[in-house]
Amino acid sequence: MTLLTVSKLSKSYDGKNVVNDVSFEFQSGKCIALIGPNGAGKTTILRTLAGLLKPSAGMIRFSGISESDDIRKYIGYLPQYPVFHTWMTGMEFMVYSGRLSYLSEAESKKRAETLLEKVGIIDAKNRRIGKYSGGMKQRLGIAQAIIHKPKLLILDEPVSSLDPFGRREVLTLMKELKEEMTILFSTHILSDAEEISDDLLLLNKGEIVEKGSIIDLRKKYQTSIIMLEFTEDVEKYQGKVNTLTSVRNSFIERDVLHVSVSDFSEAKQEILAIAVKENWPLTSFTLNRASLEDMFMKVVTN
Ligand SMILES: Nc1ncnc2c1ncn2[C@@H]1O[C@H](COP(=O)(O)OP(=O)(O)OP(=O)(O)O)[C@@H](O)[C@H]1O
Repeated sequence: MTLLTVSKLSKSYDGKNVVNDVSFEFQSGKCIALIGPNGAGKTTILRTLAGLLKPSAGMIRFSGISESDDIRKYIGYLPQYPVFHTWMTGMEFMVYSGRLSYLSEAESKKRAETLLEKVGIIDAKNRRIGKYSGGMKQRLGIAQAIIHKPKLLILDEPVSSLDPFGRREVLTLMKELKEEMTILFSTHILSDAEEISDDLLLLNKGEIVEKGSIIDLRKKYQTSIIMLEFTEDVEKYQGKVNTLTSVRNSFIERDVLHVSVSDFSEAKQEILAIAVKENWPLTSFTLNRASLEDMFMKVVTN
């Protein structure tokens, strides 16, 4: 079921568009990564979805929620740089957050216990937040963002400021939470997106330049490059390779012939068969797979 539809969303600051005519939708129960380089407009989109910024143009629609309703009730949001009252304990902070979300004192305490347990910091509930590690603070931030049982959890760069240990803690928690709720998170690191999300929205300079499920995008962008080295006449063999049916195209770089193929095993058979038959002066045959990472680098360096 579609949870959120964004149509032609734009946002400008001082007349300058930083999000430009962006449209996408996503399904309930999915984990979606909004990925793009620094300054692409990720935070702006997330803050707009969270109801903290007004769009300059376009429409955001949550299924099953009337337009007059305050969408903030249905959204949990963790900003990129969360601010905590470091003198509070984790428990006090959770109860305070629950009260801000209009939960009663008793309900807030109950939810706080459950969530601190869920995010793995229940043992530190009476410790001051100032004594928490980066990973613990981020887990507390996630717990407060879901205290009111939102339909959608939005996390802005949830792991980018953490050390490797903290990153691992938070990524593991996100993997657990995605089984229970819809999560939209931003990142500029493709491997984090590939590790936990179902779908990708790739943003560059305020525009969505690619979107789809990780599985479909991997298929779409996965090509194999076979690199061939010869003792002589690389141009001559390029001409021969280009006539093979499994070969898409080829180029020569530093005397190495790079051959782009769609089906590696078919191409391997074809190339090796003709090389043996004609006794090509081949000295090396290497496979190099292009991947989502190549697609990402290509898009973001444009
Ligand atoms: N309040 C503001 N006033 C003016 N310009 C802004 C404001 N907030 C953001 N911008 C600009 O809008 C563009 C997009 O910023 P945004 O923070 O949304 O990108 P981002 O993809 O989240 O980047 P990062 O990964 O660095 O956080 C940037 O060029 C930024 O300088």
